[in-house]
Amino acid sequence: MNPQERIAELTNRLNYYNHQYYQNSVSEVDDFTFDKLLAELTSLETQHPEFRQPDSPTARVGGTISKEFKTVYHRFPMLSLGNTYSEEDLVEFDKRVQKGLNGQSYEYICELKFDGVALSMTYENGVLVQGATRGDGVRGDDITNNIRTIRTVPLRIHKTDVPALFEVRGEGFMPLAEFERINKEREDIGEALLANPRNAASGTFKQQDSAAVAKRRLDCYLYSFLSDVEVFHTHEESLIALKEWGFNVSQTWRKCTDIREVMLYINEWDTKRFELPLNTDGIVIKVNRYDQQRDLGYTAKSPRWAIAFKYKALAASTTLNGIQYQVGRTGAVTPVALLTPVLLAGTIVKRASLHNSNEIERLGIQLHDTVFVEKGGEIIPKITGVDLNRRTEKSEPIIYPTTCPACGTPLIRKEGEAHFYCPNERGCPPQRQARFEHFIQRRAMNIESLGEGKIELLIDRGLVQTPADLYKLTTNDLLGIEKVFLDEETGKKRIVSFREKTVENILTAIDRSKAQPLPNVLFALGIRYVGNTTAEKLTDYFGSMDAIMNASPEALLAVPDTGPRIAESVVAWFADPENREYVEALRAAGLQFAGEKKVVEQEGDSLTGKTFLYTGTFENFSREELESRIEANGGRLLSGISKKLNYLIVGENAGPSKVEKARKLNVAMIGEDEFMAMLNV
Ligand SMILES: NC(=O)c1ccc[n+]([C@@H]2O[C@H](COP(=O)([O-])OP(=O)(O)OC[C@H]3O[C@@H](n4cnc5c(N)ncnc54)[C@H](O)[C@@H]3O)[C@@H](O)[C@H]2O)c1
Ligand SMILES: [Zn+2]
Repeated sequence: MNPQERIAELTNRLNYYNHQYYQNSVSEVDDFTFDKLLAELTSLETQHPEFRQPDSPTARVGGTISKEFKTVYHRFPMLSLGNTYSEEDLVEFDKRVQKGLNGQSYEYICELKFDGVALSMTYENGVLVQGATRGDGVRGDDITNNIRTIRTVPLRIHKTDVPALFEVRGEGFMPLAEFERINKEREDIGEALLANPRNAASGTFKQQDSAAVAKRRLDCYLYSFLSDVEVFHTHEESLIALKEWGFNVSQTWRKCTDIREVMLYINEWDTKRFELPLNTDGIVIKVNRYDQQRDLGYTAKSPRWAIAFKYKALAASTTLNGIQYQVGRTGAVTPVALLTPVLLAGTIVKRASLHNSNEIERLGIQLHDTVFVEKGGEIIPKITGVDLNRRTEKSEPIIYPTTCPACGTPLIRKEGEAHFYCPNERGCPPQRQARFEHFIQRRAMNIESLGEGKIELLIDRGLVQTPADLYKLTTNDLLGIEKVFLDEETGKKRIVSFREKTVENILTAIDRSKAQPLPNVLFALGIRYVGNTTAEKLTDYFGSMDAIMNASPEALLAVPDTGPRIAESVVAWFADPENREYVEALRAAGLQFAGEKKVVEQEGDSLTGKTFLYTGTFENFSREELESRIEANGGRLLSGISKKLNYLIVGENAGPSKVEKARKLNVAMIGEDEFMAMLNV
């Protein structure tokens, strides 16, 4: 390939990766690969400027704005950072700084490079008035409502000495613990897992419904202050003040007097960064004095007074000794790689996740291969490749099982899904066990004293077949039973036994669980895609288990935020006679089947027969109020724009794509005032 062709190819490829990364929150290649390709393009463009494409990613910030939010212009452009993976480059950077400052002395501030989404927040008279994404660097998306959900971002600053107008910037991120929590919940109800915390954060910030955003506890570390009037003289002063003003500033930054100290900081955080509550992918080095920053200036894409040093993902190579196939609660089979133990980022790794059979194929790995394991932020490391040079005759293809490793039932694969499933929901031991674990969790029936091996023991002894049997247990059944568990990894023994006190506690907890409200009972059933929130919405709408049980797909679709996937899953679950029997057994046990129908008091019927959808925010109504007013007056809320929609109520910051679609389909668009007029109140 000649340079001209290579430049064209790299431009297209990198623009495509940028689009996937910033618009769709998906990484198709890892950052190191991306950065290497970008560096190659930059160098080719320097050698052959005549072949440079007008849309080259080398001179632009990678993101763009989206149509879903109002566009805002940044008062100061939001740029990228030059980056490097090598210490030599840092020395070069330091030389450029030295030269640029004509021999003046200077200091650096080193910070960790947090891996999330750049955010900008504007404060007027101490009040947060705007929050935006970086977008293309000049314009971003107005996501103020979503940023307001971050608890550590002050909505108002309770200090009097703050400038009348200023902007702060920081990295919005999803803490690792939150990422794990969400994925655990998603796994529990059979939802696809979030790929990594960065993409999860980026996807969350782009959601339209800020109530949904608030449920994911995002956070933000601040790392920059901007204003028209000069308030501080150094970056250091600004970090100290921001902290005092109540902003969340990570206390991991350090002032370094020269590049050698910077290197020490880099080495120190190389592995220590894994102890932080979020993912980091490097460190950022900034010249401390603002006047010196101004002297050094900017390129089209990044400041000349700062650079990012990125850590290469920590990798180790080891052998793949076997694969364990785990069966989850919903029957999904997940392959886990069993490895020769290897030291990685300070911990010994013996297992790595492989996600699904597609992943094994994509990586092209075989048993007994030498594989590369990498540690990202996630708790379980992942296999990222195979060392083909070290493949021996011992290597053999991985034959993905066609039957369930736990119960022998032939596995099935549903269309469009990456996982194979064991369909034997009730008989398959791990599924049965997980069904009990789901049932007893706090957010369901809250009988957590039954955890840690106790359920296994009850199942082993044939004391329970379904969770409904828990309600028949007596002291006699339980007292004195015990089992010795052997931990395969540590070889340690653990005895689970039911002594008098334990039995008493458990029976009390089981009895008390009968008071758990209907949404918890509905969630406890373990219907696929029915998480806590959905269970609450269904209960609010139908008011009783019987109404939900007998609801038609159409009726279910009328429940706010309930789409066809959930509706189908609920209908299919209750259509199964064994499930019905199980539900009846729970009813007989005395569980709460009656709930509170959050009936909308009928105000009138002026909207009868009309369908509505809204976009944006309104002066006189919150989102919930608007929805309940529509229903209270006989109208019906739709979940998307279609020909069936009669009115789109357009508020402030309306989503341009919704408006466009409504226009195309000739849907009537009304404002808040017209809507109020329709209510006749
Ligand atoms: N894997 C992919 O497909 C893909 C695609 C596009 C971009 N990327 C990655 O994203 C990078 C480009 O993104 P970019 O332009 O945002 O550059 P960048 O992420 O390398 O650096 C700029 C960003 O760093 C962040 N940052 C974190 N901590 C900071 C701190 N303490 N001080 C200042 N800024 C801090 C800010 O959000 C800032 O916008 C690429 O280098 C690549 O690694 C990956
Ligand atoms: Zn099975």
